[in-house]
Amino acid sequence: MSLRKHTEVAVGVLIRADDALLLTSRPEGKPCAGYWEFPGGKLEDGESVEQALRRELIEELGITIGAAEVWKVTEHDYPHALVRLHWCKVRDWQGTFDMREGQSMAWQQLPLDVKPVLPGSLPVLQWLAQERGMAFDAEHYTRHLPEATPGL
Ligand SMILES: Nc1nc2c([nH]c(=O)n2[C@H]2C[C@H](O)[C@@H](COP(=O)(O)OP(=O)(O)OP(=O)(O)O)O2)c(=O)[nH]1
Repeated sequence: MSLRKHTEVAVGVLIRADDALLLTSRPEGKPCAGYWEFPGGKLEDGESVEQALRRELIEELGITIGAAEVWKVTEHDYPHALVRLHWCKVRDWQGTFDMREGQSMAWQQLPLDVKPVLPGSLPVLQWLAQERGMAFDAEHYTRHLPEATPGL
């Protein structure tokens, strides 16, 4: 039995009217810097997933989201943390995107062009592809992974 405590993370799948998805790059100084991910971050004490996601997206992107409900929950065991990811689809937000942590952003259709993507995000890319009647090729995302990535 693993005694590691889960780190709870709220993640937003922002979906534009043309179905494009928002990906952002992980800033320098965080584990897996340079990897692409969906925006979000860790829950603080006493926060709900929706509250944490709203706070993180203001802090990181400068936007305020409307209602967000948890869509899927996944887990991933990284050397740096055992994470439980609470995934919310978000179609409604206000404000102008402002990358406040020096990250990059990219609106992407599936399959994503940006690489590498955090391995903990692959199950969600598979579900999104399924919903769109598209094949999912995990190799598309893993074959160019750096051989030794600190923190992965
Ligand atoms: N935001 C986000 N995190 C993800 C995704 N996939 C995935 O495995 N994770 C993992 C990576 C990290 O271990 C964890 C998120 O933690 P984080 O360090 O980015 O959170 P944070 O912004 O609150 O960080 P900080 O306050 O400690 O700097 O979740 C994803 O698509 N988006």
